[in-house]
Amino acid sequence: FLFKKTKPGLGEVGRLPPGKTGWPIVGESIEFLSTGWKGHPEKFIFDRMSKYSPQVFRTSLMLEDAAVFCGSAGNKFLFSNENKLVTAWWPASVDKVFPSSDQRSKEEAIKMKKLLPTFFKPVALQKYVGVMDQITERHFASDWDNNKQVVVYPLTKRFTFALACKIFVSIDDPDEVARLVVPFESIATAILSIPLDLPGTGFRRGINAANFIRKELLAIIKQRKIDLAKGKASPTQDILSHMLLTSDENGKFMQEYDIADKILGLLIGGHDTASSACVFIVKYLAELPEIYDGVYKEQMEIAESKAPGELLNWDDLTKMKYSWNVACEVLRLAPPLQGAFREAITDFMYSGFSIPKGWKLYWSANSTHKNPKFFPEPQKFDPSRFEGAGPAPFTFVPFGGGPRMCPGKEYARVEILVFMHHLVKRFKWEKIIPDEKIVVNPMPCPAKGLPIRLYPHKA
Ligand code: HEM
Repeated sequence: FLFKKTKPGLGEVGRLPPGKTGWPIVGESIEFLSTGWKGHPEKFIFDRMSKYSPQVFRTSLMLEDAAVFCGSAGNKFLFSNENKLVTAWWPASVDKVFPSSDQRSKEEAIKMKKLLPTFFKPVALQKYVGVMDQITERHFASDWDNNKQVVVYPLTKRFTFALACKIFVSIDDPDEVARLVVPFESIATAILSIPLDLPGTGFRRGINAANFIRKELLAIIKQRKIDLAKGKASPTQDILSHMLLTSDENGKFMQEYDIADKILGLLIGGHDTASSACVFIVKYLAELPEIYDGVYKEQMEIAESKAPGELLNWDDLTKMKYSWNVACEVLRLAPPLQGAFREAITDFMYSGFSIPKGWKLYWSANSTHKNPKFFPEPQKFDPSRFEGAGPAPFTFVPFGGGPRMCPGKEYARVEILVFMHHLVKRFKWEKIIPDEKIVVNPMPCPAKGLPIRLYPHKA
């Protein structure tokens, strides 16, 4: 359990964090994943926090030596030491599906980091609220209205995907969206599978799907360049135009291949997370009538203040305070991302333990979200936790924190609120399977996709 620093001049000996490394090769990956498959991803974390240390414990995940940093102090440490002591790290499967996430495109990644906040900051997003409202209206009209029952999860996936296609690349045609959505499912599965690139494996299907979508996106990018030059496309119509027209400080533009890859990453990162959040909003509102009533009241006041056909705008969103508190409570109890990895870029000490360079470090939303120390009665659904000053710093982290905090956070907030508006304005509903199991693989979702019975409001 002792770790000898090997670099010349750093001969000190430190104690590694307590914990066990599990089975040869797979380590504790199976236990880590299987608590999620059984619907309790926090169990892996809490069992080890109580057995070894509430601050940090050692394990072995995704074929790597790893340490899990726990509590708000662990989150704060990892979020605040980006590029000082730690850097982002993704499992090998992600690097293989997105080859440009390797060293070759470090420069592009930095460019992307600067570019995204400009597009996703509130002032830029404001002009897309009306478009989001229109797409959401269309989604509910085609997929929900006139149905007595629906299975929610496939619908929320179609919703967030259609919205992303429109806002990121102006793909509007439902047939075109439907053609792209199928390969996307294979990519999402491949990203967190064992990276076995053999014919017939899910991993190979994911790589093929990513290549297919990249080719489609490249064709769209080439056409867009022509349309922009001819004045047939607008420089502000979507994120694609924004990427094509934004140069770095040396006047250099992003390359087509990198733009395709980044949009692919945004489509993947954006739609599965938000669709998981939306399905849990439907679930909790079905289970908690008094919470539903609060959201309904708020949304109807906004709906009734609008002229016929008038679209939602930014001001309306700022009035949806209770609805957003409800959404935050959903994100606390069912965070779409359970956590993420970093890599130690140097040897360092944390909480009295040595962390060797190269170790993979994991922060977990659940180590605070479901911890009674930070959220009393953690299983209780209580949106008032988000009133006033809200939760203590680094305890509520569904979007991460620090320099790598989710750049799509505001976009997600808008799409979730617009979704809630259309949902409660139209329906009340009840779950068809009252005790439907939850599976976390890797996003949480109800095992049968959440079938519900819809009760449209009388006109
Ligand atoms: C409810 C919805 C969402 C949740 C819960 C969520 C959560 C997260 C989290 C926790 C991270 C940080 C991972 C880390 O620490 O390494 C992250 C990163 C990221 N998210 Fe989101 N996200 C959501 C929606 C979106 C959307 C809509 C987009 C795109 C429009 C997006 C794009 C990204 C990207 C590009 C990153 C990587 C940032 C980086 O590595 O610097 N996310 N997201």
